[in-house]
Amino acid sequence: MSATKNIPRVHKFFHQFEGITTLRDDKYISEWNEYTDKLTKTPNDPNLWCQRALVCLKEGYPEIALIDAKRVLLLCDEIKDNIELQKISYKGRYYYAEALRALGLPGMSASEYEILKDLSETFNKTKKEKFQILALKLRQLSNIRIQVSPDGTAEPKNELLLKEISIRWGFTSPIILSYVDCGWFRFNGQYPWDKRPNERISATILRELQKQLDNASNKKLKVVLRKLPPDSVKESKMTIHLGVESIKDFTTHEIILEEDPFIAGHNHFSNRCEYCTLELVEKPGHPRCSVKYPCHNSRCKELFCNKKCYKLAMKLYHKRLCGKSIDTIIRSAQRVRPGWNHIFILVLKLFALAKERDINPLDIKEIKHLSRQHANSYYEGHLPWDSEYEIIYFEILKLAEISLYDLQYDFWVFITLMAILGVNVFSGEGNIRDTHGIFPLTSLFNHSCNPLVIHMNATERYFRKDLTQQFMELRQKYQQIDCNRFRFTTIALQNVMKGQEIFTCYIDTIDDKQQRQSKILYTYGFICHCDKCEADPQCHFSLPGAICWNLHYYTDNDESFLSQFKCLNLE
Ligand SMILES: C[S@@+](CC[C@H](N)C(=O)[O-])C[C@H]1O[C@@H](n2cnc3c(N)ncnc32)[C@H](O)[C@@H]1O
Repeated sequence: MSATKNIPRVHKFFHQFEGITTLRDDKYISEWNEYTDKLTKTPNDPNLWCQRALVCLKEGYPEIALIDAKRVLLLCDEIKDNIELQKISYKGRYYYAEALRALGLPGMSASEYEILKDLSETFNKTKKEKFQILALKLRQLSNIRIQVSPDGTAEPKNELLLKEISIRWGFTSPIILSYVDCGWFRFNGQYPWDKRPNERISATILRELQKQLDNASNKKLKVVLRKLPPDSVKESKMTIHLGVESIKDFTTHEIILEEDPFIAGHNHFSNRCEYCTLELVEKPGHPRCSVKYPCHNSRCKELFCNKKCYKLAMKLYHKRLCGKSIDTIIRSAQRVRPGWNHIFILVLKLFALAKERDINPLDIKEIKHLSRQHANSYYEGHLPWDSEYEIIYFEILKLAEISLYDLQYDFWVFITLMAILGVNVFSGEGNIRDTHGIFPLTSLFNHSCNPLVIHMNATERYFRKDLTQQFMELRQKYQQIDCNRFRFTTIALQNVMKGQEIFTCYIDTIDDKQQRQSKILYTYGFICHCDKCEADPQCHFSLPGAICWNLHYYTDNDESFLSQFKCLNLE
């Protein structure tokens, strides 16, 4: 990766808070644990949330600080005429502003600092002046901030700007800029207080998974532990992974695994079954759609394809969500990434289900083992931050009737769950963004561009011309037995020997090596070293040359950055 001499890369990654560089050296984690313990006993204490927000800022978790600070503001707002609470509330706002700044949302941060500079005695004159200067700088920065359109296509203005930056700072390969209104936060799939990633490869979980695999594969498959080459998972410490091996020989086209989705969801752009996502129509007669079966609650807008799906949804999550509108989530999700509502809909369902079971969503036994390795390698250990996350998280809690102060459903759980889903959901029927499902066992297969197996289902998503006959038979069989329409079937593409690791392909095999590797790295966070990639003389995909993380960091210590930036011809 080519970094420039002019810009020390490391400087870009760290945020300064009151002279403290947030190095993530776990110095403050014991304090975080202490406050969290106390908060389980007194969840409505704004002072404790305020202290925890500060600790998160110091340790370098602004995304967690942001929500803690928001809790402070909400709790203090309830009792307006208490001077002590007012002071805590001002501090909360300060941490909120600082968290927004660290996340790379200068405009929103400026608004908070503008409010703060006019606030009372809690802050001395020097501090208020500091707020005023900061507000001004952040506002300026927000006005000149680089933005790219949400789908990543560079507009002519951005093209020009990128060229300027490349020349000025000597970058030789492409630069990634954030989405409109997006920032960045560092995340490697695991918060330091979360010990679950170790449990997911424990003997108990493996035994449990094996039992389920025995059932779904008719004792043909075995779950195994795999050590991944460290260079294929650059930003993650989690190098021990799960995978699947054959217990016996298979012949070509043999069915080796059948699985129904644990939870599925659709984008709500068309009428689909809320449980299995099958497309719905008004009248009977359509060969592949079902007639609408409305929810029994006349105030609920959700539809199902039959009573069975309705009952299954009720049993898992629908009872809690029945009759409630998800419009706010859809609206916000559309702003984050148009067309991609499904991750949030799935998170909503998982939160509702966890609340029904009174557990942390990460402890849902069906998904507890899923991998957390995700796309962050592409962004040097960061994920894009969108301000809508805050709104969506609050709305999910509201819809699932979960208190904002209930630590089982804390914000870090939401972030972790989104990362887990990012690499573990499969598209189903319709356009690629229409329907998605979580298949806990099918998710165990690792990737190879030269796969041994392929997924088929009764829809056309995984249809391949050379497998037309198998596909038609499968569709007919599934219609006859009236099983879940999103059932996934994994079949062997060639003869497989007992003891071989079974690989599937996560992407389109017709792409060339660089396209495949870039897609894999971008979505799944690893560099593919499969036989096909290694045998191909085309070079390995290389990471983008530079990523402009939260550009405003430069202003902290580098006044010249802002002026340089301003001189760039944006018109
Ligand atoms: C759907 S999961 C597959 C099961 C996963 N190995 C586990 O431990 O649960 C996808 C994740 O597995 C890892 N993975 C799958 N195939 C891989 C490969 N060929 N090389 C490196 N990592 C791989 C990546 O971290 C990816 O994000």
